[in-house]
Amino acid sequence: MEVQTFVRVEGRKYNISAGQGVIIGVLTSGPDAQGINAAVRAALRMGLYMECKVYFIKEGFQGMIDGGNNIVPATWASANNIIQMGGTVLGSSQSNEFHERAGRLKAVYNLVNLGITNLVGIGGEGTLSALFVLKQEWHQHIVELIESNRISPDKGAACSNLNIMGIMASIENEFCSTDMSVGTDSALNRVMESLDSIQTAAISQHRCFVLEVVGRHSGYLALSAALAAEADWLFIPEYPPEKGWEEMMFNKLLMARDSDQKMNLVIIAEGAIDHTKKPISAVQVKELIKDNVKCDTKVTVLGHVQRGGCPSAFDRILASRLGAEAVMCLLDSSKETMPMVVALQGNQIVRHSLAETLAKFKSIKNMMEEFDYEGVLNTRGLLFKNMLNIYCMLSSISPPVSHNVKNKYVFGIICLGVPSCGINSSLRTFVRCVNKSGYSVYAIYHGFEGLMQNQVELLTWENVQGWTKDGGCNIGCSTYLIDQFGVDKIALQMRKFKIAALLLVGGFEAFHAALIMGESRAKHIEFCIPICVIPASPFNNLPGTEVSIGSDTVLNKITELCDRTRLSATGSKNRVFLFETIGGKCGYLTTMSALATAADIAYIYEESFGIKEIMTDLVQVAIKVRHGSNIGIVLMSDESHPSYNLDFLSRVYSHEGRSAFITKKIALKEIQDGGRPSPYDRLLAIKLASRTAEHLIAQLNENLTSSGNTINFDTCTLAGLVKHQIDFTPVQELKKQYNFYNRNTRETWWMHLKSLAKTLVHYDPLFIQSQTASNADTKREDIKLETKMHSRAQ
Ligand SMILES: Nc1ncnc2c1ncn2[C@@H]1O[C@H](COP(=O)(O)OP(=O)(O)O)[C@@H](O)[C@H]1O
Ligand SMILES: O=P(O)(O)OC[C@H]1O[C@](O)(COP(=O)(O)O)[C@@H](O)[C@@H]1O
Repeated sequence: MEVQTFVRVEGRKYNISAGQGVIIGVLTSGPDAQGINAAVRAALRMGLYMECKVYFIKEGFQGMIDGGNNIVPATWASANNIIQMGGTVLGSSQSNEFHERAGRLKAVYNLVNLGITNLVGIGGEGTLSALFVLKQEWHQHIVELIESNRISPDKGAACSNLNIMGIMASIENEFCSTDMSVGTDSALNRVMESLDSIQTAAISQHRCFVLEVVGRHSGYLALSAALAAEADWLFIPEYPPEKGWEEMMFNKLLMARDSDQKMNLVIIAEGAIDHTKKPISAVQVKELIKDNVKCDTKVTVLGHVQRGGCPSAFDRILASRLGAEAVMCLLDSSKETMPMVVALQGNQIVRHSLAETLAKFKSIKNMMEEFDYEGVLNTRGLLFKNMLNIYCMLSSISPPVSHNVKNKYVFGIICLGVPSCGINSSLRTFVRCVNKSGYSVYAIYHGFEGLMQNQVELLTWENVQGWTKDGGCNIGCSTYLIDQFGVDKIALQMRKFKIAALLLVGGFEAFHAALIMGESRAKHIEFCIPICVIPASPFNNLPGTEVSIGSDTVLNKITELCDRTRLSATGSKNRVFLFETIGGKCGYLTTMSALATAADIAYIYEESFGIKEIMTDLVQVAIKVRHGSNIGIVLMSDESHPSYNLDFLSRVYSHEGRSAFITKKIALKEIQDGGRPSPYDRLLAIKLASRTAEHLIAQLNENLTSSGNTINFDTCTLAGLVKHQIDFTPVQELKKQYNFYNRNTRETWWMHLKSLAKTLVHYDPLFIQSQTASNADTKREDIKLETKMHSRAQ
């Protein structure tokens, strides 16, 4: 077997033995958040993989003070079966003693005794502040322990430096140094699930619901929920309503009712205040609405529901990446390294100074004290500010005054490809943003087929009310390619409807149509208009964007189904489940699912494999199952191999692995589609659509001042999330990056996560044996199995 000597994590290369002699303690503190266990698992396993010694510190800082059984060496198996669990397996506590220097001295003594000089701390602002204090005092504590003869000078010298790494976990997303904290996405999922349940009760009785969500310091959760659920009114701490807000709110709710809306929704963050800093409570808002709008009004306080349940796929992936990176950051640390935190920026994991992270948090508190709300919004960042602006604009009941469709120019929207979850959010946002600027929008129903049959209708501000939550595609989409209808005929139809700018929403078919239109401009003046693609594809197989609308929803579905399967297998012995996932020749979904579900193996087209690899994997799964994990999970993209499919894999596993496990195959296929879009997909769709509307309007206006038409290739683009921002890349440029035959991109940003997933399940049998097996007979039995299977494979 080839021995791997290095590993790459987030683009950096490390020797596997880099952790020799390094001792790490992992602790979780403060209120728990979903996803924390995935971070614990990743920190532990990456630490062990790098040959560090890892201790679990239980019950937060109190466990650190109490020592004994609260600080225990952890093995590979200590993280078995925890990735899908909410809460924290390490436990947490409120420790008043840690606020005292004497308490911290006890903690240092316990750590030094075990040689722990590296800490990964997972939690919120309190946890990170506590770690910071510990780092600052560390040297004094060591001196004091030597002077009082509690530790030897040699021990003191060996432990003279403490390295600190923080992982931000907070369901309210209270930090500004990261786009998302661990737990926020899951909490948002819980909020949306609750809203879905409330909605039926609200609609049937025409009620108003005031929903209180977590957010003492940060309104992120409330704002995201308000955008994703089309709330009528929003209260967050960072944006106190101006004087006279009560009247404005009543009017808005009444107008909504007049416009045929069946219910009202008000979302309030628990830390909401008015312009005088007086708290605004959910009950107070309810009473005001009941008395003035005269409708049946109910309050729902979600409370701990938001902290509960299984972590979303997003949180598991984020936490796994952060946990692994935290360990690598510790390995990169020296005496001079300042305490750090790992954070998410766009799709990248970055390292920030802990001191700056805490300083930013405090500066927001100070600005709030001083009524400097502009400063607060600026510090929260562009992402937050943009979301707030979009919410304010989209939530108007009727179009702002500028919309009276005086402008003769009409925008067209067409949806192509499979109906990805989140498309309707993008349509609603686009229609309203374009309407606001005085232009009209035509919906072209059912793709080019609909265009050919004149299925074209105006979509208005009012038409698209309530669309954000809808799955599927409300204007219908089609997988027919543009050239199946004849480009000339499509051009004629575009002329007929006087389309002045075109939005294409969808996957490969949308990208392909934009390319053909762009390339046919010399022949057809109808295509010499601003054209833009919004990527919507569960496969996430388009170039020019790191994520597409729809993939998060499917990822959550796959993750949930794998969780259920794991649960169903707990009562039975030794089962291996083979799942077929969608994705074609793009392995994004399978790779991300593998990381989120801790799958043992994931087969994707981009990583070629044959019978030899299948057999090696099978043996490793068998050994793992035998060593007590009881269950194996194997994922396979539906087009991962030209000849081998799920049936073939299942037959091989059933026969060759029959003495070790029972094989079950599950083709997820259509089960992965449908349903309501996840909050992540809704928000991504809203952000992409609002920027695309701005972009197309600007391009249209630029062209109006010159010739009226455009042949500039910069006006035929794809809107993509790239690194930290939305970029518009000409489709002609993206052509080079795309493999049209396979319908996948030549370069993938996510491929390194395949190795991370593999490292964290680590199927090197000898390594797992040394970490888990206590029974020599079992070892011999497994090795026999391995030899037998290898000889069969040859
Ligand atoms: N300034 C501080 N100094 C020392 N310990 C602290 C400090 N702030 C918080 N802690 C410790 O961190 C723990 C977690 O903090 P807490 O505020 O409850 O949660 P979170 O980490 O989510 O903000 C506290 O119970 C306490 O033990
Ligand atoms: O009752 P608990 O679990 O301590 O949680 C309540 C507190 O935690 C918070 O929700 C913050 O949680 P996070 O640190 O996870 O963001 C506050 O808004 C709230 O007051």
